[in-house]
Amino acid sequence: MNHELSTMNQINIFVVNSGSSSIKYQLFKMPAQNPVCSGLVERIGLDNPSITHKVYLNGEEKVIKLNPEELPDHEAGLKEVNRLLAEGELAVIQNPADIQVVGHRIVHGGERFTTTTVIDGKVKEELKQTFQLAPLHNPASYLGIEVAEKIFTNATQIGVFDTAFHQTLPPKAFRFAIPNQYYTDFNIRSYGFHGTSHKYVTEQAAAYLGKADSKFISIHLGNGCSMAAVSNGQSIDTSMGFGPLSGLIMGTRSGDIDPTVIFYLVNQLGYDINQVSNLLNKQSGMLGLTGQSDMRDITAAIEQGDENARLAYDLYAYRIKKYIGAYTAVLNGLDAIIFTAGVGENDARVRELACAELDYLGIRLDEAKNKTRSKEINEISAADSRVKILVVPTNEELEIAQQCYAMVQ
Ligand SMILES: Nc1ncnc2c1ncn2[C@@H]1O[C@H](COP(=O)(O)OP(=O)(O)O)[C@@H](O)[C@H]1O
Ligand SMILES: CC(=O)OP(=O)(O)O
Ligand SMILES: [Mg+2]
Repeated sequence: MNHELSTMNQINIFVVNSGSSSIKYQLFKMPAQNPVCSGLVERIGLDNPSITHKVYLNGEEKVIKLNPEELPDHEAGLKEVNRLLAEGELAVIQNPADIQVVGHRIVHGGERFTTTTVIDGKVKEELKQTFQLAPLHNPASYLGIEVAEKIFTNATQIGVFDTAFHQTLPPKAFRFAIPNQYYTDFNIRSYGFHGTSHKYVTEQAAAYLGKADSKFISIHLGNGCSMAAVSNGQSIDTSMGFGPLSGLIMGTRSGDIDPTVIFYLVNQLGYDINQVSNLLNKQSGMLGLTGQSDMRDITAAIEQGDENARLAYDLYAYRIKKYIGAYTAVLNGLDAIIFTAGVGENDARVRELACAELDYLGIRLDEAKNKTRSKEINEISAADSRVKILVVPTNEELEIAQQCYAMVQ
């Protein structure tokens, strides 16, 4: 580790969240937590790639939008980002050496990575063993690490794992009822994901409510969706499992499904196992039900009277509602429900449907408050609701920067 970092009072931490076809990034000055810039590279390897880069200057936000002819891979994407960081009027660094730490979001840590980890050659080799566990995510994170090593040659590379926050799950929540040797020999168990987000939003909610000893249900609804039961800051159950496929209905992933369907697809319809994986990971969820994976398009379709879109919405919200019931039982009480991520923060109708007819559990939404928008924490429960309902904007990148900063101190 770079010893000089610990003696400097301010360091630049660049956080990279690599998806299969996108890269989200943010640059922070730590420990001040000031975001210097942030951005999103979309449609890597596809047609019409784009980069949206935002620079925060004296309380103002300046936006650069680029539509490069092509962005064949993550390397091309991060090179463009590096150019935006270091060149032109809105440059925020002089050269790549100004970045002292690169923090990477890594979705699956498996049994091996249970906490934030400095990445070296050995760690990279071990990361390759996790590709099969999260095929949509971990290969992309690995690529992000390789590219960042080439560009930010001086930086300490650090991995922050989605699975880490769920290390507190008790065995009764993480074990499957299959013969023990599959756990002891092959580490087949539930791991849970979106931990960085569940940790961040539940800590924000605890600070907002002034209540450290609290019982929360955290509902992360992005492209991937998961819920966590969080008791006194510790995750005790979560809806994703061995990989990020089970639980809630997602943009393109099925969520919970009876495994008998898989046997039927293979034995009766002649699917091979890669086709099944592709079907459940990439062609299912809201995409499979409606032809669209983006909730904004699905809302628009409902407004046009599309019955498939309406049914898909009902399925999506009903699954969330069932997990709210399950996790209220798991927690034996409930102080607050937290909605977060792209859909959770923006889609009032999903929140309304998921919380509908739960007054028996003391959960009552205020319809008017639910329709308001805020960049801060928004309390959307009715005045007489025993359980608070909160919309808490997530910030996985800031949480990653904080964990990286703690690591290099
Ligand atoms: N205004 C909005 N209304 C409804 N859904 C939205 C809105 N804005 C974004 N979304 C949804 O958020 C999702 C992306 O969420 P995000 O948390 O960025 O996901 P990820 O990090 O997994 O890419 C998209 O599928 C999109 O449908
Ligand atoms: C774990 C996971 O599903 O991540 P994302 O929502 O970013 O796809
Ligand atoms: Mg996300």
